[in-house]
Amino acid sequence: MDLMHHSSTFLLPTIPLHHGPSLTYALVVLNQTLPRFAPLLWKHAQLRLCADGGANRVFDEMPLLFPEEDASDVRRRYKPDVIKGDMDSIRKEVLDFYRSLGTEIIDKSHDQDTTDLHKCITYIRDFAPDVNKSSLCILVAGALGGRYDHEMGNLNVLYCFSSLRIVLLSDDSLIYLLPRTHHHEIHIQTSVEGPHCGLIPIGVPSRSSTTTGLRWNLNNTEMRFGGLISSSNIVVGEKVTVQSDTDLLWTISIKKL
Ligand SMILES: Nc1ncnc2c1ncn2[C@@H]1O[C@H](COP(=O)(O)OP(=O)(O)OP(=O)(O)O)[C@@H](O)[C@H]1O
Ligand SMILES: Cc1ncc(C[n+]2csc(CCO)c2C)c(N)n1
Repeated sequence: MDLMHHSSTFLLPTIPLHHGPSLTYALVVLNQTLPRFAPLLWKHAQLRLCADGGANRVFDEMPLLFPEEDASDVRRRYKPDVIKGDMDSIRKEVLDFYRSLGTEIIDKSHDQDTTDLHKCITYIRDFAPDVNKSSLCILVAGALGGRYDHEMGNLNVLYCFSSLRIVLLSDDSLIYLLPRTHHHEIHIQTSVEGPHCGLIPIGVPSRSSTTTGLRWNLNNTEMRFGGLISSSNIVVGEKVTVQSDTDLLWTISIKKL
């Protein structure tokens, strides 16, 4: 089975060369408080989208992260490429501001069956210019915490697009899917993440999961809701390996500065 490498180098100020797969990043900003490292994610991304009310967050909160600068200068510097969603949360002044700067606005108000995040992922999948999908990584800011129905909707997007690399982020942790189709090698960026971590068999039980590099490793172990799930685990080194008969969620804490 093929090996998939993972590394949270997008949390570093500069992405080291030859350190895991070289990836092209896209960023989706959701309608929650911007993580403190939002400007870093923005810098690493080659395509930046706001999901509906996520545009209000960029407009309102990016200037707060640069208190010594003029707010309108900051807003012009952090101009999303695309705003997509059902447009029931974005304020008119924000829409008008970014439209005047040339942001592409995609109004999908007729679609009330998929979330704004889902709509944004569809855009990236279909229109990310000339990017091999296996080297594309979509970072989603503001995906965790807050309203639980939204949080579950955001996790569901990982399963809806399980062939894409998608990382859900908050200030405190990140989550991505480890597809059962691969063995996984996770390179821990110890300066910015860990040691708390989890492996969660959401969706279906796992009959057999095996890991290395954790304080409490799994050894051909069954995991299911109602039985064992691996929460409150700890990474012990710089490399974790995972193999499983089912898709698992990997989550790891993000360090405060
Ligand atoms: N509290 C939250 N927690 C987690 N994700 C959120 C939260 N609020 C919004 N999001 C994410 O941001 C996206 C855009 O948010 P927005 O508020 O514009 O959505 P919405 O469609 O108006 O939601 P709703 O009508 O259900 O309140 C959502 O699709 C969701 O992915
Ligand atoms: C069974 C079912 N449950 C909830 C919704 C509502 N819904 C889901 S996504 C979405 C768009 C949010 O921007 C809305 C309103 C639905 N359509 N079908």
